[in-house]
Amino acid sequence: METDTIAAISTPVGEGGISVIRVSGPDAISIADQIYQGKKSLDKVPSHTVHYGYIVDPEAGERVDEVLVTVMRAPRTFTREDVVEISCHGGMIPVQKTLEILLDHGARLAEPGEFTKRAFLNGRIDLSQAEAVMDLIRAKTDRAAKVALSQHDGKLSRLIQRLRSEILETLAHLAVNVDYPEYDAEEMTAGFLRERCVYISGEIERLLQTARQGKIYREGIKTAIVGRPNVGKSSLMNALTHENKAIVTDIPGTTRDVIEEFVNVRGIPLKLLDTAGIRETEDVVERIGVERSRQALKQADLVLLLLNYAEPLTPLDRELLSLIKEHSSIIIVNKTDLPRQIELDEVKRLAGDVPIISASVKEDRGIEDLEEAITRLFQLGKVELADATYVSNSRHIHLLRRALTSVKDVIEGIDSGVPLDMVEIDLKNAWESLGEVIGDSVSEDLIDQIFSQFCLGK
Ligand SMILES: Nc1nc2c(c(=O)[nH]1)N(C=O)[C@@H](CNc1ccc(C(=O)N[C@@H](CCC(=O)O)C(=O)O)cc1)CN2
Ligand SMILES: Nc1nc2c(ncn2[C@@H]2O[C@H](COP(=O)(O)OP(=O)(O)OP(=O)(O)O)[C@@H](O)[C@H]2O)c(=O)[nH]1
Ligand SMILES: [K+]
Repeated sequence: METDTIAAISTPVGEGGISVIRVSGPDAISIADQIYQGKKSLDKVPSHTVHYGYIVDPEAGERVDEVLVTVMRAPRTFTREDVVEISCHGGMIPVQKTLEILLDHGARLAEPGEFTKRAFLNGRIDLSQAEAVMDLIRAKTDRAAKVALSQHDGKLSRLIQRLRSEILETLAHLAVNVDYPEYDAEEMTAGFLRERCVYISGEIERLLQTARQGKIYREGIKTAIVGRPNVGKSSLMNALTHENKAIVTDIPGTTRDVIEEFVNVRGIPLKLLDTAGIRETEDVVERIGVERSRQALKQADLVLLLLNYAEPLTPLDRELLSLIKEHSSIIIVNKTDLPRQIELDEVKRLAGDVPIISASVKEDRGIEDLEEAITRLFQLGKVELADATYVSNSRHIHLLRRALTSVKDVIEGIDSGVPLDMVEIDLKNAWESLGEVIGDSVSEDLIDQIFSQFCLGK
């Protein structure tokens, strides 16, 4: 248990309806009580009750704000420590002042994510559940939020725990037989062990199959819109944006400083990559356009290539057509409201298997087809979220792959006649890798690194 009492503003900073300051730790209630003026002393009130009163600066002897104070006693709280929440009037000065007074009276400013970190360290939630809190905050679509909430509810944790206890039982069974080796027992054990490992690897594989979709929901599809100048890239972006009430966000209070733009296409978040470089004057683009596109394409999960129906193909068009083949791509032949100049047969030939959509962004035609093509390309919307446990976090995916490799090593070992006490180590490794997903046996550095990505006050 921590001995520090921490405090932070838990609502966004700025003008608003109300702002909440959260205080957690052994002295939360006594510190709050020193600066609170109301009918009762906070020391005396029952847990989980709300009290009206004033925050006063005891030294200056003046009132700072009119507030509601919530008192929650350990262990039935978010952090499992004593928690006090002070709801101030929204606005900078009273809130900042209240926080300052708390800090003057023995609280310490919380680090980013420290409340959630305490919930984890005090065993209320495991690491994957804590990570889901952040995913929930950052979710860009309904589905992303559902995936995060289900992980937060412990769906993934329970599955991991079940697999770990399967492994542990198997290891126990193995230990008994390895310690008392008799010829028959060894044979039986190998058969049993192989069967268990086949089952466990199947379960891990099933989970990993959801990774591609899970990652898409969590992180978005990194999308590059490419094409030569004036072909309609900005117009297409706007069309996708408006039709789908795009959420254009920056993510404040996080370690990232780039502003990311998301478009919500039928519940799938497209994360638009900045292709500013391809939006330059015609002759510059002919020189550097291909190189810039190459850079954008390198990071992209999805490439939308725009061609102009009303003009013949240019060398840049042909170059881009050949580049996009290595990616998940869609070709959009735009400006079909104008007379045709483009060589459609050549486009089809160069496109190969890449789907081609004809569109007039100006007249709002082809957008639906494009959305359809995107969902088809990523095979999304097929699995019902309700029955699937999704794995969406790169850290979890990496650990599951590692566990899978270890379990497969056991199976291969058995098949090539390796003694059982030698394959045992691989099975232990699998158990440990799975444990790291839920935060069992992870290093302090990793824990710090994960929680430092949270917002202040979370
Ligand atoms: N005002 C406020 N709103 C909030 C939070 C908060 O801390 N304060 N939360 C924080 O991010 C989220 C809610 N999460 C919470 C999760 C657990 C507990 C809690 O007290 N759990 C206890 C008791 C549960 C019970 O009484 O059944 C426990 O699990 O032991 C509180 C909030 C979102 N809204
Ligand atoms: N006729 C017609 N005009 C279009 C269509 N789509 C876009 N335009 C027009 O084409 C021009 C260029 O569109 P933008 O969306 O700015 O093209 P862009 O590719 O982003 O251009 P750059 O930023 O210069 O690379 C604008 O005048 C649009 O109104 C279309 O489907 N039909
Ligand atoms: K008091």
